[in-house]
Amino acid sequence: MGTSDCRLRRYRVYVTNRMLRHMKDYRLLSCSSKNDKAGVLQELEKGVGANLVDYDKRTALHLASCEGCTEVVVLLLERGADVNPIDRWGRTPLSDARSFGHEDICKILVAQGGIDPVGLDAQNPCYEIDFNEVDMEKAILIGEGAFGEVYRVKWRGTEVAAKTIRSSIASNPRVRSDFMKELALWQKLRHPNIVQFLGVLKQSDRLIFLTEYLRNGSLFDILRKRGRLDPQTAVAYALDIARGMNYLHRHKPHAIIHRDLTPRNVLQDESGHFKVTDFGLSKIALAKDAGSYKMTGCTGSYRYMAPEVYRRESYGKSVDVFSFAMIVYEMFHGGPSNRAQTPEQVADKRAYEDYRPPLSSHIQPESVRALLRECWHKNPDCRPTFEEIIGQLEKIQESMQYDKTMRGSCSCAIL
Ligand SMILES: Nc1ncnc2c1ncn2[C@@H]1O[C@H](COP(=O)(O)OP(=O)(O)OP(=O)(O)O)[C@@H](O)[C@H]1O
Repeated sequence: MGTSDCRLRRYRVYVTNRMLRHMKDYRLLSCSSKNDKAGVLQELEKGVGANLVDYDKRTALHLASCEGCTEVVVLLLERGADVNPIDRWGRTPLSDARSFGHEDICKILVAQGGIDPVGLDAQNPCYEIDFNEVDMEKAILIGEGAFGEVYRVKWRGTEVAAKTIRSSIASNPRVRSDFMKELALWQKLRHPNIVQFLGVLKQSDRLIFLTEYLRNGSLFDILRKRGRLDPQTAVAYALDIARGMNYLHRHKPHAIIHRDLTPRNVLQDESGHFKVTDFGLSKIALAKDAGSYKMTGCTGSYRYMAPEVYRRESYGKSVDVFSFAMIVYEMFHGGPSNRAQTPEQVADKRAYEDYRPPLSSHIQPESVRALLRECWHKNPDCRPTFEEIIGQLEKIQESMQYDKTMRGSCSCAIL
């Protein structure tokens, strides 16, 4: 049997096992979202826990609150459902009930102590910029991503980036509201290695937001033009990215997970420093099954996707560390490994065969190789934090500078 047959078989066994394990449990979740009170009762009587979660950490109470199933909400609460479970996006059932305007359910949840951490953010609306202050007529197209086109425009005499969101995405009220919440969070962030959010254009029929404009473009463009970087440059760039990511991961009260860290989402300013952009937005691409999300993956982010994300398992901050390792690898190598394979094939091999790029002689010094092995470790708990990565990169940078100085002084002595 060929490798791909083996992989397919292993994947099917994995999916079947997973389905068998969860089939009975999923009935509770699906009945809750369909207002099937009798079905929910049956499942609870069979012993399925009221606080069961799916892979997005969504409970039956989340789904019932989202879909306006008041009777099911009451039943679940009576049967011991936690009123404030937090899903993968930091949302509680009250967040969902509010988003969909189910007032009666909001009252029930609040009376039971329900809180809405996302709603608190939403009370801080995005800074709005008057549409007339931006000359969209003279906008210059600079790129296109999964969400829409990006233009260079002038706002109050300054060049900025205007990111437009496709109407197919922005016209969905839930997606639009989620987008606004992500942007409201983004506008509070300030760090030298994070792209600065400026505001949302008001009086526009489209959803457009402005960020600072980074003249040198993305790391993707830079690697395409320059190929492999010299080790000192690669380490300096890696430090910029790690510092931006550490800031996001250490955000309070909840860490911000990027989920789509790729060379396209790392931009360089005129002074040569890198800034991370588009954090958190990847989750907003709606999956077919309403109410849940999927990673975008469509513009090549599969190449940077951590195995646990590809396998649709629950995941945490360390998925960004995995993506970071792939980016660092590309800086030393001059681009992605396995170019002959599609990004999805690469992600599949990594997820099911534990395949990693070969550490060629270009990747020097040895401490960089060691760091890469740690960062793309198959066990997410064994990957270092960005704080630790920064410490290691600073040491590598120091030793590189020391070696350079020593080489310089040696040649002086010879002369
Ligand atoms: N603030 C910015 N300054 C300068 N160029 C930018 C800026 N934001 C985006 N770009 C350019 O526009 C391109 C498209 O950006 P966008 O963020 O929409 O998509 P992407 O990151 O390439 O892909 P995806 O949406 O799948 O993550 C980028 O690759 C980059 O070249």
